[in-house]
Amino acid sequence: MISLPALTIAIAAFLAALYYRLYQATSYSGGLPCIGEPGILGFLNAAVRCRADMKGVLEEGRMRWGGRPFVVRTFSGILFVLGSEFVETIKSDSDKTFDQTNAFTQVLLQKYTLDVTDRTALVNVLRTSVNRSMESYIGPLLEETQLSINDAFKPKPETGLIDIPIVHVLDALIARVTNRVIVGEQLCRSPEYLQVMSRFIRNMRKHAGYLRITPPALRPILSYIFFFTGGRREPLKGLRPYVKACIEESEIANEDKSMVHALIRNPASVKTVEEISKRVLFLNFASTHTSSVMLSRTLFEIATLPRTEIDEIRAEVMQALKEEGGWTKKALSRFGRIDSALTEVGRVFGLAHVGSHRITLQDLNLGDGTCIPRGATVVIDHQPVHFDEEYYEDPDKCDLLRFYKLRQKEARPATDPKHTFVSADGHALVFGTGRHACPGRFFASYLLKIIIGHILLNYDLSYPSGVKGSPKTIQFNRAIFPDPRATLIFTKRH
Ligand code: HEM
Repeated sequence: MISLPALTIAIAAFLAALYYRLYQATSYSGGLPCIGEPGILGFLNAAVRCRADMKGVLEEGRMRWGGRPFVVRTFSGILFVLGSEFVETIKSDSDKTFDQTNAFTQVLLQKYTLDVTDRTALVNVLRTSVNRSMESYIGPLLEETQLSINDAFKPKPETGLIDIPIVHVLDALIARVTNRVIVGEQLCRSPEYLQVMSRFIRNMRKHAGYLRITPPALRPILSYIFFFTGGRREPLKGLRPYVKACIEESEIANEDKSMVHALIRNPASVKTVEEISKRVLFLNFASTHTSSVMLSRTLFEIATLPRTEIDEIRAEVMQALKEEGGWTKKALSRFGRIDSALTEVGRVFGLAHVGSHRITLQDLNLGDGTCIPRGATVVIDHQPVHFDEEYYEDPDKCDLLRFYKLRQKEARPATDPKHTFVSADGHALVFGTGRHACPGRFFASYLLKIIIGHILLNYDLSYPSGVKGSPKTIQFNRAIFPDPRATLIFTKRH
């Protein structure tokens, strides 16, 4: 039993630490304009608004200060919001002005949630071995897609319709399909493995959020609790035996049977069971939710198209498969309409209102007497870039074939990435930009084209009766995603 005086001291210490944390979070006194009133109450109000309505907060900032950088105070600290004129600075930075690695680590509080020691090695594996092995991943990805869809797309007994809340269903489906190439056939079909992994992925951001508002002195205690309650303990336990076997196998084999083998065989990798297992967790975290949000919204949007346009997408897929001898890299690179739909969904919806988190490595002089101090966290506001009237015609319209038509008009060959989903040229920021743009985007692009292509060839999509169009977007903190309760109806084609 804890005695009353000890409890009182503990509560007083917690409140004092919390007050100090809030004071730190509210104490910006630089020259840049700031959303919300000064002081702790002003901070609390602004931080609650950021959590519930980041879109509105950013709109206010843009309207009041005409695109100049401004400050927002969130529960995770102060963010300096930069407009589109800073995209080029971030894109061309060679880690001299901005630090991406630690920005990412801080957002996720990786020290407490998932302490991967050297993320650069993991990123290099994605950029090199994984991209090189893509052709050999396509068959397994397709097979797992077919099997998971057969398992997940079941008619409801009451109605006989395959009426699916796709955000949830596709989350699980993506986890299984990506794990087919991350950890192989056996584990990717293990319900226990998928369950603990999905729980970990869901919790990682949540845990990081709670930890960020917790005073640093108390974080180790909280992270210890999280470790046992939906944190990395369970998925690590499931992974260790597999990773151990792969390490032994990799000493004799000379091919990468899965991404785990690629991680082990990378010369720069630390090859301990623990470290490789943590990298697998990070891969799952980085790939699953991102891909499933993009996939759900793209299917919702495709379902709004007229029948003739959906048939044109199907015809393109069938022609590419026929002329390229089935599901190959070349065939997938000819799915121009699906690629365009994904790119447009990334532009109009995306995953977050702000992105490209960086920490400044030096004072950034803004040329008007103000400066963003060294050590500050900066983010790019996506709206002015994605809805730039000078770059995009009729930017408010979601036109799934926008990029397809642009590429046709400009006669871009299949090898030219301009206006494609994987382009991170600074006009579309869904994957970030510059040298730190998402290293898994090529994999994501093939994966999503396989799943969408397979679904379109085998199912007709429609909305439940009475539902008019694509579901509303939910925003929480900086993230955006389609309403998870929304459903689509899939009708088997014969
Ligand atoms: C459509 C799906 C995806 C989207 C929208 C997405 C988006 C992003 C973004 C915005 C970043 C941060 C870039 C920056 O700091 O500027 C990122 C980082 C990352 N992504 Fe993706 N991603 C997707 C899928 C994937 C997949 C499938 C993988 C792995 C196979 C992956 C692996 C990673 C990794 C490892 C990082 C960290 C990179 C680093 O530390 O520099 N992502 N992703």
